[in-house]
Amino acid sequence: MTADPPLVLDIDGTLTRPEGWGIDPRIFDPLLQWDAPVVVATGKAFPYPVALCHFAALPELVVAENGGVVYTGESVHYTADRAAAQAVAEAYRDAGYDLGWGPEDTVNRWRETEVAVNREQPEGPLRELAAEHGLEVLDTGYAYHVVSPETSKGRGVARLAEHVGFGLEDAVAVGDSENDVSTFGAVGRSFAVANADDAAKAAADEVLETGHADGTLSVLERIRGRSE
Ligand SMILES: O=C(O)COP(=O)(O)O
Ligand SMILES: [Mg+2]
Repeated sequence: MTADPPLVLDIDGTLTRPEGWGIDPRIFDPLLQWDAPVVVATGKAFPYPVALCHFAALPELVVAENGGVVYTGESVHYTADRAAAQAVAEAYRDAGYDLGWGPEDTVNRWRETEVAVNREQPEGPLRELAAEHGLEVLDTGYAYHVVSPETSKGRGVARLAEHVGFGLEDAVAVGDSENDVSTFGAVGRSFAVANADDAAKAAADEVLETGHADGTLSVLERIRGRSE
């Protein structure tokens, strides 16, 4: 008899349909039945993973905004402050660029600790301005994120594990991009889906043959506890 290990899952590129968009509905039942903590660790703004957990009927164990926000289901912990990233966004706009999400910008509207920029916008000036403000740019393949170098998903996952009381060395992570590298370094066993970027593939213990939710589902099947 083996127990299910704690899971740490990225969202975009990892829980998405093989076509690359939308959450793959096949992931909901295995996660609901998972008999160990399931942490959602994402670059998305805080409300998005909370909503995902809510509608998937999972406990809200969330690392949001690339580690800037950690939510245990009871208390919220911030490890970064949006002001510095906001100053970069303003300087970027003053230089004639745009964050690229339209006037209501629901991508950043509820984001509390960093700023995300549409990948169709120029990257070079964003990186220069971020560096001038002591910040970094993470390219997730879905957005450029202006983040504090002190903050990472991996540190957020470690903080959450301490609160919840599971061992990081027992945890298994799946991810697809450079914002998952720190998670891969924090947990006992890590998998990059086939669509992962080079940084994630290099950091993972194993690169999967299948991509997106197909890859993640193959991991769940392999690592889930067995009663026999
Ligand atoms: O918000 C993004 O750019 C990517 O989100 P993810 O970390 O869940 O893949
Ligand atoms: Mg991702």
